[in-house]
Parts: sequence; C-alpha cells; structure tokens
Amino acid sequence: MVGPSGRQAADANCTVKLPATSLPKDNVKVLLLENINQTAIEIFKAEGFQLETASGALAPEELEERIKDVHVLGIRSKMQLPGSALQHASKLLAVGCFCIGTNQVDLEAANAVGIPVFNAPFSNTRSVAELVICEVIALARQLGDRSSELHRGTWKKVSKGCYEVRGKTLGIVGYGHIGSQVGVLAEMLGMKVKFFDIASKMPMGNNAPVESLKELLSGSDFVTLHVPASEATTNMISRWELMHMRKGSYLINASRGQVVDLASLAESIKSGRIAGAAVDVYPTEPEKNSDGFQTELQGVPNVILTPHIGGSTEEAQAAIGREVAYALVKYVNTGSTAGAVNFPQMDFPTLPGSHRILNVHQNVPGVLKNVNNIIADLNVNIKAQVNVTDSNIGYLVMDLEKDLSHEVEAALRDLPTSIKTRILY
Ligand SMILES: NC(=O)C1=CN([C@@H]2O[C@H](COP(=O)(O)OP(=O)(O)OC[C@H]3O[C@@H](n4cnc5c(N)ncnc54)[C@H](O)[C@@H]3O)[C@@H](O)[C@H]2O)C=CC1
Ligand SMILES: O=C(O)C(=O)COP(=O)(O)O
Repeated sequence: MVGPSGRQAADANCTVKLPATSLPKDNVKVLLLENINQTAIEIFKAEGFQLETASGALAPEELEERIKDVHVLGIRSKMQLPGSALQHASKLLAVGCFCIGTNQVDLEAANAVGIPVFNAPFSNTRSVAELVICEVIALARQLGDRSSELHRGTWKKVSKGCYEVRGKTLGIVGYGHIGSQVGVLAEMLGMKVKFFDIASKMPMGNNAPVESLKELLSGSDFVTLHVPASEATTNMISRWELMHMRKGSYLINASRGQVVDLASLAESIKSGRIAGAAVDVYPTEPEKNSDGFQTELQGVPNVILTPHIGGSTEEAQAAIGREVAYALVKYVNTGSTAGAVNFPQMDFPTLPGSHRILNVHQNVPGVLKNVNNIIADLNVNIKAQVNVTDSNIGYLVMDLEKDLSHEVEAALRDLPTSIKTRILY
C-alpha cells in the first residue's frame, strides 16, 4: 500500500503506512541540522529510522565528516551543500530543505549523483507575509527606534516623519507565493499595490503589474523584495536602484541577503534619501544562535533588523517539519519523487506482491535498450515500468516479480550508465 502524499498526510495530520525499505529501517540514518521541528523528528522516529540532530548549521569540514554514513540529510536555509560535500556522501539518498529556498544546495550536482532534493514550497509563506505587513506599519511609524529609545529610558513623543499606510503604494518585487500574499494583505490595509515579476502573474484583487523594476521603484512608497537567490537577483537593489526609489520611501528585504547591497542601503538611509528599511536576511549569516553578528546597518536610524525569522513561527515550522519529513520517508520507502525540485517526477502506487527497482541513470541513448535486454535475457515478468527523464538524468522505476528481482537489480547496477540503483521490498 502506498501512503498519502506528503502534503495530504500533513493535512490529515496522520501517520503514513508505507511499504518497508530494502534497508532495515533501523539502518536508515537521518541527520537533521538547524533545529528542524519536532514534528519531523517524530515522523522519522515513528518510521524506526536512526536520527541525529544538531541545533545549528555545521562547518563545511564537519558536514563532510558527518554526511559520510547518512542516508537522509535535513537542512534549513543556512547549511550550504556544495557539490564537493556530496562527494563525501556515498550513502546519501535524499536531501530535505525544511524551508522554501533551495539555493543553499548545488541542485545540479545533487541531480547528477542521483539525489533528489525536497522542500516545503509554501508552508511558511503566510508567516513571511505577516512579518512584512507588520514591518510596513512599523517603518511608517518608526516603531523600532521609539521602542529602543524607551528601553534606554528616552521618552520621544513625535509625529514628524511618521505616517499612516492607508492610501500609500506598496511595490512588490517577485510576485510568487509570498509576494502575492503580501499584496492581498496590503490591500486589506487600504494600500495600493503594484508588482514587478519576470514571469506573467495573475494579479490578486486590485494588485497591478508594472513593466519594469525602475517603474516599480519610482512609483512606490514601500518596496518589498520576494525574489529567489539567483544570478539575476544578486545585488538587484544597489546604489542605482536606491537612487531611483522615491525620496522618503522604505525598503523591506525578507528574501535573500545577496539581493540588496547593504553598504549602499546604509548610505542612502544616512543621506536621508531612503526613510528606513527592514532587513531579515544578510549576505553572511551566523551558523548558530550564539554566534556574533555584524552588519553595516547596525545603528542606522529607522532600520529594523531581524535574524532571518520570516518563516520562524510555530505554525510554519510544525507544518514544514511534517511536509518535508513525509516526502523524505515516502521517497526512501517508495521512490516517489513528487515535489522534488531537481529531479524527474515519479509517484505511482507500489504493487502488492512485487519488488520495486529504482535506477537513476545518465540520460543518454541506449539505456532502455540495455535495460530491456537484461529483462529479456533473464525472462522476467515486469508488472509496471516507467522512465521519467530530465535533460541530464533518467529515473527508471520497475515493479517486477520477486523471484528474479535481485538479479535484475545487480545487472542494472552494473550498467555503465547507472548512477544509483536500489531495490525496495
Ligand atoms: N525570510 C525568510 O525567512 C524567508 C525567505 N524566503 C525567500 O523568499 C523567496 C521567495 O519565496 P516564494 O514567494 O515562495 O517564491 P516563489 O518562487 O513563489 O516566487 C518568486 C517570484 O520571483 C519571481 N522572480 C524570479 N526572479 C526574478 C527577477 N529577477 N525579477 C523579478 N521577479 C523575479 C518569480 O517569477 C516568482 O514569481 C524564496 O526564494 C526565499 O529565498 C522564503 C521563505 C522564508
Ligand atoms: O524558507 C526559506 O527559504 C527561508 O528563508 C526560511 O529559512 P529558515 O527555515 O528560517 O532557515
């Protein structure tokens, strides 16, 4: 029997019953870093997997050492997983990013060595959107400064430079899950909403698209960034863009640290051109909570600094824990890659009374011919067979009669085009 998909299971808040893996369950080793939620821990424990956890990210050398005998690795946004680290991970089956962003993983390298990477594409969306809305009002009222003054014993009751947000324009850069949710909430506050995205997007409510980033920057009182980390978004907001923002406008960045040039931002606030900023993400972030932190924005007026907490709510973390853990368990147990961000998608029910073979291979001509020769030579009855591909790899899944399944697996494993082969039973 195949259990519900990760998301269905998370919604139903139930335990999944999945077929056993080829590895004894207590041999499957899971390493969870960066304080991944208890909901995930409970799912892996219930599955009978071995579990190790760490509260922060690891130094690269420590990761390389600890990843050696790990089958499933769980990380959040901080832990970098370059191709070089994957070379130390000969047993690794899958990676779970218990967050939205997957830029911390070399997705192409993982694909090339047959490792699917899963994430939680919208379980913390609402949490980020609510934080951004809170920051829009907090910046308009200089709330951060008033609060720290009063903590220091300074009573400064002023209205100069403090505004309502009603009727003001919010410009959203990147109108995906988070951006569009921010747009909906902002309209509820009486704001006008414009957005700029490189893709064509359906506007929510009265949110209106604009043609260029420049048009958005020059036409907004608040600009909030919700783009992924990419080459195109690196330093997307630098000196030139800040010069093209309205005088007295505000900037919010809860996307990725590389998107804003912080030195230019600090300068433009000090010069009075930008009236304030809220920043949640930084080009370099500490590995763990006890580490120190410095940024050029410290001490700059009307700047709200938060330690990458956009998605850090009880609700989001519990949901992410369930969603990603279920996807990983399902992959280990059935080979389902539904939702993997770097892998051909396969999710079909296992057949009772059969074994399933999973074979990740190079996507080159002749692979299926060789596979079918093996099957013909061994005279095996295949009950189901599917091969899904992307430009680099193919993912072949076969359900077959149990008596010759190990011979088939061994022969597939020996093909020069094979990258990773497993059998489930
Ligand atoms: N601060 C935090 O704790 C969190 C931060 N994030 C960050 O927020 C980012 C956005 O998240 P989602 O909205 O879920 O992603 P999404 O993929 O739903 O939306 C991103 C949007 O940006 C657009 N885009 C990409 N490149 C662009 C460019 N050069 N110019 C304009 N638009 C561009 C895409 O077309 C897409 O519509 C994530 O990639 C992640 O880095 C996500 C969750 C929590
Ligand atoms: O979901 C994301 O992409 C985030 O940036 C949140 O990351 P975190 O889980 O807080 O490390």
